[in-house]
Amino acid sequence: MTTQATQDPGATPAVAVLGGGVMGGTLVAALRQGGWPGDRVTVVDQDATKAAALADEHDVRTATLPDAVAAADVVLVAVKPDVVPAVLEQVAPVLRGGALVTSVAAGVPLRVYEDALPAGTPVVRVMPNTPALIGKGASAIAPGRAAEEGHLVLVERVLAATGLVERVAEKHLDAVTALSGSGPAYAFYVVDALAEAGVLLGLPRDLATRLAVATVEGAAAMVAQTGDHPAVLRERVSSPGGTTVAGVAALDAHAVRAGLVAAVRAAADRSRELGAG
Ligand SMILES: NC(=O)C1=CN([C@@H]2O[C@H](COP(=O)(O)OP(=O)(O)OC[C@H]3O[C@@H](n4cnc5c(N)ncnc54)[C@H](OP(=O)(O)O)[C@@H]3O)[C@@H](O)[C@H]2O)C=CC1
Ligand SMILES: O=C(O)[C@@H]1CCC=N1
Repeated sequence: MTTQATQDPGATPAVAVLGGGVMGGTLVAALRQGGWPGDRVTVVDQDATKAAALADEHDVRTATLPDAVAAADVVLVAVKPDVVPAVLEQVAPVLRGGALVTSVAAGVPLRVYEDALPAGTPVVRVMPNTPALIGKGASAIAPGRAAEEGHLVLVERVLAATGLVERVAEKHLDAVTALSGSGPAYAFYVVDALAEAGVLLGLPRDLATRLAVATVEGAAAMVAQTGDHPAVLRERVSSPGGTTVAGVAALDAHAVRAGLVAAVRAAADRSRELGAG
């Protein structure tokens, strides 16, 4: 770990990650996994010990927020949504001309950044998810008014090791947040419930967990690889009068589909609330 941010216009863009929590740490790890040089990544957290631990773990730099931002070509905001305005107040006076500002904060609209930062600052919102840590993430990115093709390409480069990256219009980001941003939690919930059901029926827990994980992983991969509609693939599992239709009927009786739709709608509503401040 080194403790100073530097500026070198000819090198890989310098990235300052503001917030060394779950998502900031995930993105630092992904940058390094993607081959981003450690001396071109600086992590900042209000808890200097946390930032130093992250810097040690990933062999990146740490610095104060003003020093990190002043040296950055890309500022990546990874603090909680309610902290964003205070962080932007600190960023605005020291931001380099032409630097790109990106943020993973749920809900906070582009206009909040554009109003707080110098006129013409390119801003790109990013909604990643935690499987980015293992290169299996799903992210969507949405450009602000001053963000051009080159800025989106740069964000895609930053996210290169995280997995799928989709470009969307900002109006879709609340839905994206609710579906893929929060989505790993729903998937973990399903895997946990399936494994627990196996244990209820007498399977050893480690076996039940392995079977649940492989089943969910295999089913998702099958949708991706075949391109078939999930309902068609579900029909193929369902022999007439067999076990699967009995299981799916129980899911319907417990309104599981409606529950998942309600979960995504509730998360999107919450994303909009976070954006409203
Ligand atoms: N977790 C996830 O799956 C996802 C999160 N996001 C978004 O990522 C953002 C961060 O979430 P997450 O990583 O989960 O949250 P965390 O609380 O884990 O991380 C936020 C970090 O920022 C630190 N922090 C707070 N204020 C400042 C400041 N002024 N300067 C520097 N650092 C500061 C916090 O310190 P302290 O703990 O002391 O407050 C904490 O370490 C949120 O906006 C969220 O919407 C987006 C997609 C997925
Ligand atoms: O729960 C949250 O608010 C964040 C945003 C998406 C995933 N985690």
